[in-house]
Amino acid sequence: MLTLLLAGSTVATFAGQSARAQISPDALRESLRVAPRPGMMPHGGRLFPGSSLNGVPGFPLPTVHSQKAYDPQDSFTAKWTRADAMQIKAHSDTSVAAGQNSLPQQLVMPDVPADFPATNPDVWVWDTWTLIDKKANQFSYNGWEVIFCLTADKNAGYGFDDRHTHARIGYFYRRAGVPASRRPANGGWIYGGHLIPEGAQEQVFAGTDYTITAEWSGSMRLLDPTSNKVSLFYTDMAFNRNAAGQDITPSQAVITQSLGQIHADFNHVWFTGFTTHTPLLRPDGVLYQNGAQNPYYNFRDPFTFEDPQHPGVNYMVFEGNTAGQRGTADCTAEDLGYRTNDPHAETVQQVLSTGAYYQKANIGLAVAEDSSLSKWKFLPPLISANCVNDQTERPQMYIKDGKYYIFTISHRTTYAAGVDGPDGVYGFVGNGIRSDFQPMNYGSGLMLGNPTDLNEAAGTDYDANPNQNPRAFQSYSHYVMPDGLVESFIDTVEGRRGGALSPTVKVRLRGDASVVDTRYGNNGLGGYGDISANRAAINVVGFIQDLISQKTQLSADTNTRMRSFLNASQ
Ligand SMILES: OC[C@H]1O[C@@](CO)(OC[C@@]2(O[C@H]3O[C@H](CO)[C@@H](O)[C@H](O)[C@H]3O)O[C@H](CO)[C@@H](O)[C@@H]2O)[C@@H](O)[C@@H]1O
Repeated sequence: MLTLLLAGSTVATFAGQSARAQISPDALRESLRVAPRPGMMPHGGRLFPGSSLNGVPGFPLPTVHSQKAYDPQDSFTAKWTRADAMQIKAHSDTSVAAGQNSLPQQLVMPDVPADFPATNPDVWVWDTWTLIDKKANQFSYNGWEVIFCLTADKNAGYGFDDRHTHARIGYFYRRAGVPASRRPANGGWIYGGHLIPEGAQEQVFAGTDYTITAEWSGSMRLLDPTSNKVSLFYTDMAFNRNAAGQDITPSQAVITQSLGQIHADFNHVWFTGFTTHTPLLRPDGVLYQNGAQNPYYNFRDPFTFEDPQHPGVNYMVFEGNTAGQRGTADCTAEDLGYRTNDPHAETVQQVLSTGAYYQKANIGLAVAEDSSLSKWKFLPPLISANCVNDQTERPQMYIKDGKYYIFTISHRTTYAAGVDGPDGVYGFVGNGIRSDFQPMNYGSGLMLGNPTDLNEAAGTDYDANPNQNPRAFQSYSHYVMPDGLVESFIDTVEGRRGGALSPTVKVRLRGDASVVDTRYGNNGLGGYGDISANRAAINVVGFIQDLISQKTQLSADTNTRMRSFLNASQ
């Protein structure tokens, strides 16, 4: 019975993956064609439009990035330049009415309905990640899909905008192998509660003056698919506030590891461990800006992976800022990225005069110095965005068809003066972990953005007004999963606050270009929080141990037989 049940769940999960129909190249091409909308720019209807770097009248032409690979230990840092980022606006549609989306339609997150369901009535949900292995395969465990989300308890009185200082990592689970059409509208995720025992995370700040702590984003690694050992990498945050509610010291951000075990029986999933928290990395002020240099520094969101070319060597990407004192006006011609004699090029002096040097995001890299992933060494950043954007958040390394993609999320509000782009996920492609990464789609970097009006006259902000642009902030924190599926959370739709999982969408990737697949789901929108595993971890011994430990509806006889099976298998 047990064997049958386990085998059944395995088959169901794998059958789900292999059931994809074979599709002819012509049909595939047709399925990727995006219907042009009225007012769409000249490239409308083209497949994968971004591969060519054609200039647009009135805009600069960015320098092509070679995608050349370097040793991960090398000091080369690729640049997301101003000329690159300007291609978002260059390729936007100037003919649309004020407040309407002007982004290339192939790169726009489809409209999220305003009557979206809550993921859970008791908690706000935002940044979400999955149970992955060293190759970012996404695992179910003993027949259950599991996700990890930043959550804030509504019942404690926290509003959605209070979430950051009260963030706790929560987990949700649901049975694997059920098609989205047979799940409840909200994805059917069952809330399991907080992952980290009360107070355990605070040990990282023991002996300091910090009074408010929070758990920010990270990733969860299944250390061995045949066991139940998992490693959480996350950001330990600590804040202090004065009586007026303002931060009085720079926040502390520590990239931290905590080990635990996943458990599952017939009825539910639960975790043990996460009692010991090992600080791994604090920004050094040499490669990565720290709080002494900038009270508004960004340092967080670890994601680990193994080097496919050197099995056993593990890296971590994370969000950082270029080291140095805040306000140092030192962006260079390379940061701007213009070609010689481009009539639309800005001079370094012009850019510095706008204050754009306050925005200096980077995507950091560290290498593990031990096999238990508990010691890490900083390496130079993989990509910098000096004078372009201040935040490149939740970076992930995504390896497909021999190409190395870095995906990262960013806000419209964190762009530097003179450059603009939507809230969404940005992509960069190279030929190795460290490369001269080429920003995707027209060289701009944008992969999937909320519908946004980039044609606003100075001093006008249609996107801030939900009556004018109801979806400019509909979704955020996009995370790219196997097969190009993308999950995110709902922020605000038609003025309604979200705090819930967005509908899953799908992007097709080809080289340095991508398109939203409008044939996926309903006009491009899949199920809310449809975050499915593409691999199954079956741990028979752990399953029996968990059944016994939970004394789950087993007769004394079955219990005895399972114990003898367990003894025999050890
Ligand atoms: O909750 C912290 C984690 O969330 C991340 C990614 O979603 O950081 C998001 C960030 O932005 C949010 O807050 C901004 C201010 O409240 C708001 O303008 C924006 O719309 C929100 O998405 O949260 C921090 C703290 O406020 C801000 O610096 C980020 O941009 C992730 O990086 C964190 O781990």
